[in-house]
Amino acid sequence: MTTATVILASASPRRTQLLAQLGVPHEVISADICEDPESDEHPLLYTQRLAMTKAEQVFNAVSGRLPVLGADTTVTLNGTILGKPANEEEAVQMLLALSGQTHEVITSIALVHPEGREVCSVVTEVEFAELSYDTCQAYWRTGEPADKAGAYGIQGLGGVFVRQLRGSYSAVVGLPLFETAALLKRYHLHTWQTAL
Ligand SMILES: Cc1cn([C@H]2C[C@H](O)[C@@H](COP(=O)(O)OP(=O)(O)OP(=O)(O)O)O2)c(=O)[nH]c1=O
Repeated sequence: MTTATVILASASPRRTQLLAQLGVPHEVISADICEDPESDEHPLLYTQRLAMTKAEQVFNAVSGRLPVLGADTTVTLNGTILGKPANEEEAVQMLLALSGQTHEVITSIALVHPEGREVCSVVTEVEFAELSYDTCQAYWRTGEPADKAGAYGIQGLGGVFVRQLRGSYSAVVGLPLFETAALLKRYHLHTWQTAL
């Protein structure tokens, strides 16, 4: 078994899958932080603050034993933050708001390392098809939207809502592959390319 070089501060199974796709041997320890935005907080700064707070919390919990990677994904529509829906009503409202519109998905990643800390963000534009009320309600009932920012999963059934995307697909799912590999490389952490 390969020894972990980094800890992923996340409860998201998608993030661990994406990190594994980079060939990064890692441990997973989830952070438990308050995800409420501050009043008038800019969505980009909000995701950066959350990604860094998740990484810092786990880094402190393990007394700096390994570098820690944290991430946060949020959906924004005309500057409004759409987090995870609390219930059916909220999910349907979010999906109807996204219907026929282009929104942004922002994912920030943060690395806390004994030699420094760094955060970076990826913004992806996603254009949705028109959705009817019945479709939104039926989609909520599949169970897919509950744990996802903006009440949809592009990697699942929600993929059929996406007419166009400009940016990073992996960032929408939760961890931008290109930017994460670049960040880890800057700190000489292992990715599959290191082995070449
Ligand atoms: C828009 C979108 C979001 N999401 C997910 C990514 C994130 O897991 C989630 C946003 O919530 P986050 O708070 O970023 O992450 P999380 O709570 O799942 O995990 P943790 O905080 O422990 O790292 O929404 C998708 O899976 N597909 C999508 O298309």
